[in-house]
Amino acid sequence: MNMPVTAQPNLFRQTRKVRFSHCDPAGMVFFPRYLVQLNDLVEDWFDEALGINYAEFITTRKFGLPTVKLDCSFQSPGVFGSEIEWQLSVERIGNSSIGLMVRGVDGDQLRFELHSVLVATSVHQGGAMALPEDLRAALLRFRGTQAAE
Ligand SMILES: CC(C)(COP(=O)(O)OP(=O)(O)OC[C@H]1O[C@@H](n2cnc3c(N)ncnc32)[C@H](O)[C@@H]1OP(=O)(O)O)[C@@H](O)C(=O)NCCC(=O)NCCSC(=O)c1cc(O)c2ccccc2c1O
Repeated sequence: MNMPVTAQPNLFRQTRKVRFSHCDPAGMVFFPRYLVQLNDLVEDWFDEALGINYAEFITTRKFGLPTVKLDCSFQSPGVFGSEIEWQLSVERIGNSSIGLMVRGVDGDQLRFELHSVLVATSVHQGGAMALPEDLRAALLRFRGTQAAE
């Protein structure tokens, strides 16, 4: 049975206004602006929900977190002045990779659904690194499936 999105504890949510600077001349979100915001969302999720300072993770602990896969579907246009709730959950936790699903919802309308895979890497050596234990434990709280449409 699908749980309503509002009842799901394993979602990180953030509501963001669609700004003029996000839009094309028709007043609709230009899709690369969603991708920049996706990265911002991941940073905020680390800081605010996972309890891991993202900047320290990169600069002090020397992990990289590049995206190796990104699959995007855009169901309806994001409109200048509207608000979109970003809902993030973890689809898969690998040895070094993290599979994410992110939905953008405006009221009862789905704007987009993104699936991405991030890989923990060593900034020094460049290759994949096992996810550190504190990150792995924190990720477990967000693992789960979101309600299917
Ligand atoms: C990231 C790589 C160095 C990994 O290559 P490597 O050979 O070391 O590792 P594996 O191939 O074994 O993969 C490890 C792990 O990931 C899974 N995986 C790899 N590729 C895919 C894929 N395409 N789809 C799905 N899954 C994939 C694989 O199955 C393994 O899974 P586990 O279950 O074992 O965990 C190398 O792939 C690479 O360098 N890729 C290029 C990355 C890139 O240039 N991306 C473009 C954008 S860069 C970016 O987004 C970025 C964002 C940040 O926020 C950063 C922050 C800090 C530093 C850098 C950042 C950054 O570059």
